Amino acid sequence: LINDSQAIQDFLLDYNTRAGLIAYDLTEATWNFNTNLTDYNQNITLDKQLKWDQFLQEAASNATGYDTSVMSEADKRQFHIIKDIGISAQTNETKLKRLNKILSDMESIYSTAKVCLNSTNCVPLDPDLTKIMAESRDYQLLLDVWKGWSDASGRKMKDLYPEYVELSNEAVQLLGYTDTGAYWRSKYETPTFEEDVLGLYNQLRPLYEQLHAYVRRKLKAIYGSDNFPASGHIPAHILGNMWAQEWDNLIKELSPYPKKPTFDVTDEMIRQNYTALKIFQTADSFFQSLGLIPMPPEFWNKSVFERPADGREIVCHASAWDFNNGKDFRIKQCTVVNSKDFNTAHHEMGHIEYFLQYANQPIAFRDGANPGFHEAVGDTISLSVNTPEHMYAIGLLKESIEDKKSDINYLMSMALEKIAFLPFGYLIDQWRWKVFRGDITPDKYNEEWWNLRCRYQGIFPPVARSSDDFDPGAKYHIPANYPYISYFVSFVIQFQFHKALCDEAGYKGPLHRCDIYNNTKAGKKLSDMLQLGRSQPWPVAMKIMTGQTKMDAQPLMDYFKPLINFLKKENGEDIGWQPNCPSY
Ligand SMILES: C[C@H](NC(=O)O)C(=O)O
Ligand SMILES: [Zn+2]
Repeated sequence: LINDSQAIQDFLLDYNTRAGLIAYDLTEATWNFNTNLTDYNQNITLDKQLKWDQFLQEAASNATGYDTSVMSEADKRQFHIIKDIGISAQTNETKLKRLNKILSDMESIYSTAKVCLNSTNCVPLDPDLTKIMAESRDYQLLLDVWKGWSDASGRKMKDLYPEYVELSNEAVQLLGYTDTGAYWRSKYETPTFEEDVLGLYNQLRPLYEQLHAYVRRKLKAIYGSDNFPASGHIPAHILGNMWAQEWDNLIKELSPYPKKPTFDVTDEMIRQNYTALKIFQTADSFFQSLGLIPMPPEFWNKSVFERPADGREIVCHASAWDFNNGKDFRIKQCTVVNSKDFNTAHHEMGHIEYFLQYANQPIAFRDGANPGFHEAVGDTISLSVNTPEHMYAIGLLKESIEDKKSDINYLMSMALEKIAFLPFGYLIDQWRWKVFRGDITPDKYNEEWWNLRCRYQGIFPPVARSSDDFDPGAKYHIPANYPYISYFVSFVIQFQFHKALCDEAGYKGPLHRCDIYNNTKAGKKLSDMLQLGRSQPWPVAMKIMTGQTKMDAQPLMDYFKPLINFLKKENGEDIGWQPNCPSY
């Protein structure tokens, strides 16, 4: 084994130089494909992907020739990450190419899927179906769109998924992982990770049960109780969202005090002629007010902020891109001018800020402290941005909160996004981890998906599902192969981060009204953590932010306490649902 320290540094320098160049090539090609889904661009991307995989294989195998016992902790960590190459480990080129092709095809199927509303009008998810699901209150139209979307997306990739699972497991097993789920969970470097997230879910479940009970009662009044089974489940397609994952589009019907403001700024944004660009400029000015790094010129010149009008097919699901050259960072978002996309812009910009802050780290460390951290940055900022105080400060609200009822309305609008999401954020990877482990076989994919959705979310499919359906494929992150537990982790830790930054800013009031705008002291605490990237185990980053090392649901529960007290009074005993799906 090579133990000469100069040789070790030479290896790392060579790796970082070559990895940067090859990763840039792949990212550029992938960007071109994602913003123009042609076969030509797919082929170029798959070629570059193979080159990147082969570079990783070569580097990983060379790295095994070095003696880590003589290295610093940091170099030891770099070598570990350089060897931990996931599905790129598949040395059988035919299998590796097939795996990459399946992944590319599944994401393309999802991103180009359309639903025909009539014989001549077939429309995509973004913006058309999303808008119908958010705004229509027509039970049957919602049902047609909901079923149509699953038929157009999930069904079309049903047979690809089992093949992907098999090839992905085989690849990571070459690294010693039992299955793909084990590889994904290893990013948290926490042996008790599954128990930890289950513990957080159980702690937060009572809050969700209260919100579910209140929303169910309100929706029964709107749609009639005939559509609500005795089991207590809510039909999956009437929550204002294609996946029933966030319910804030129902705020007008669900606001506890309808005579008081709901704090939804969409109408005002439209009245003020907000554009997609202005949304991102507004977000950038908040980040800069904290003393964080401004979005660089390439960001403004090369990002895609709206769906292109030239009819080309693109991947509309919003994403943030690091081109691995320390200079080029972009967002791709099919922005619509509304409060939802205003928040998404902050979410994606949070990823870009993290990229900027750790740009000087070696490539192996240019990642979140754990995947949940990367998802939490932008959302933490949004907890300040969404406050009535802040919306008033930037002229999107004519008045801030002046009484308890308005305060409850605001908490409800936040709960419909943040509490509603928790069981969804938790269950997606419960399903996938079981699939990867072989506990859910392809013939049971859809049935087990709905068993989890019924059990955890308390919703059910409004039309009987058949074994030809593949409803998991109707949710972006499944065909796009993005782990999802990172969002559940993010929805918990973003309240820890928010509390830590508000404490740092010397804020003394209720957590849900804290706005750290212009507070560079809070900004410094955040950037101190972001600069670490993945150079240290995430509890170190957590300690820098919050003073302690654990994920903790208490700040989230404290934030929503006034609302939960209100809901307990409102709901009384009318709460809960049967764990199993209702029968038709
Ligand atoms: C919560 C998650 N956010 C994201 O993809 O950026 C989603 O939209 O499902
Ligand atoms: Zn994200």
